[in-house]
Amino acid sequence: MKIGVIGLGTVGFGAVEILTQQKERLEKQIGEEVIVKYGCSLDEVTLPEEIIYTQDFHDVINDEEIDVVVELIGGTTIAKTIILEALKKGKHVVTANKALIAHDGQEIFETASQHNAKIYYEAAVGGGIPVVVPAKEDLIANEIEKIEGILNGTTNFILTLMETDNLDFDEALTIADGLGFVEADASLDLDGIDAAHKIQILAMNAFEMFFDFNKIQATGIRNVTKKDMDYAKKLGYRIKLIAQAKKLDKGYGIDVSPTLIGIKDIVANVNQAYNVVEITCNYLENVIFYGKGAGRYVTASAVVSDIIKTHKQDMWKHDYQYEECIYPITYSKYYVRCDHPLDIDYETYFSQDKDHIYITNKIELDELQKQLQNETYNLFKVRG
Ligand SMILES: NC(=O)C1=CN([C@@H]2O[C@H](COP(=O)(O)OP(=O)(O)OC[C@H]3O[C@@H](n4cnc5c(N)ncnc54)[C@H](OP(=O)(O)O)[C@@H]3O)[C@@H](O)[C@H]2O)C=CC1
Ligand SMILES: N[C@@H](CC=O)C(=O)O
Repeated sequence: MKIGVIGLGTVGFGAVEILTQQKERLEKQIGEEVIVKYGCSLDEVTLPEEIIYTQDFHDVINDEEIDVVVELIGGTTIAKTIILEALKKGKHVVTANKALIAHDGQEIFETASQHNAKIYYEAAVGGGIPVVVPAKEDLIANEIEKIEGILNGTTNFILTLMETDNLDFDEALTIADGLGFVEADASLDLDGIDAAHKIQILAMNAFEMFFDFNKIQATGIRNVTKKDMDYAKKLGYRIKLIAQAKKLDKGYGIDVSPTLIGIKDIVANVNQAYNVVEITCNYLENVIFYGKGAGRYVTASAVVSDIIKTHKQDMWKHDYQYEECIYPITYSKYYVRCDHPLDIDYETYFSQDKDHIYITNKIELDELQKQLQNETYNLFKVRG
């Protein structure tokens, strides 16, 4: 497999790194070499020496050896040209470009099918969380009734920081930007447009329909103030930017808007740049997908999986090697209940009645047991 990566920013560079780091394992999976032949961006980037750097995407799409073009520049203009030209040459395409799929998906899928090429875009929704393929394929036995969730990491990150760290909107936005979440045009995030792109893509696959993106109403978070958050909290709610799509008696409801969610609801507790997608369907009822929705390796992980999928549709094989070395996982935090105070490294401690209760810092079990050797105690592992 020979790959050309066009766009070497946050996601593109991450994809090249993962392809380099995981080369051997990926090659074993598909039974052929995985070669990144080109990296393309406007400003020169230092790449492993075997990768050809170019500023001209034509070098990539005109090279007959290239069979997978990875578009990671974003936007709906040059990216569209690259994708359509690559597909017309019969090359498979992988992209994370939700704006383009939401606006021009239909034309792109038709072009792919006319030229017998594949187009994958799992990274376009939910960063690294597998959700597009599950909505399209894994739930195929079901009729999907509703999709609801937090689909924009930047705004969720901002809302979280405003609430928990008492930061104002601009301070939180600056931090998110530094972490590589924010779109080149930040208004896509802040005004709910990015979340609308993503819910449109999910709705398309879940309901097996194309939807005109321009008909989707999106309201962002610019009007959400700290005061609103505090009032919502007093009432037992948290404010989240919610994207939803559901079947109506006639047609479909699809929109994005800031929404109060009961504090005990799972969705209300999805914070930072995490995303969550809740799908309601007739047989499985409710299923929730949760994970990091933005960032370099998070997103590049889905891109690389898609690249491999272009060459390996059927992964359902079990040609594994036998591994004899299996160990218990003993480096952990531990809960310790004891009948008097201990001299151990702990994270949390309280005493009640005659019990002394500790949550230790991470430690090897045998080391902790040594420290407890003269004690009567009860001990459990603590996740985290
Ligand atoms: N960042 C994230 O967390 C996520 C991003 N995405 C999507 O992934 C895509 C890429 O995003 P991201 O990596 O953040 O974007 P960046 O802005 O970080 O990177 C864009 C890259 O494209 C290059 N580029 C721009 N124009 C051209 C051109 N004409 N020819 C060649 N290269 C060009 C830029 O080069 P130069 O820097 O030299 O100008 C840069 O390397 C977008 O569609 C985005 O929506 C999806 C999910 C998450
Ligand atoms: N800007 C987007 C990046 C991922 O899609 C976000 O914040 O979710």
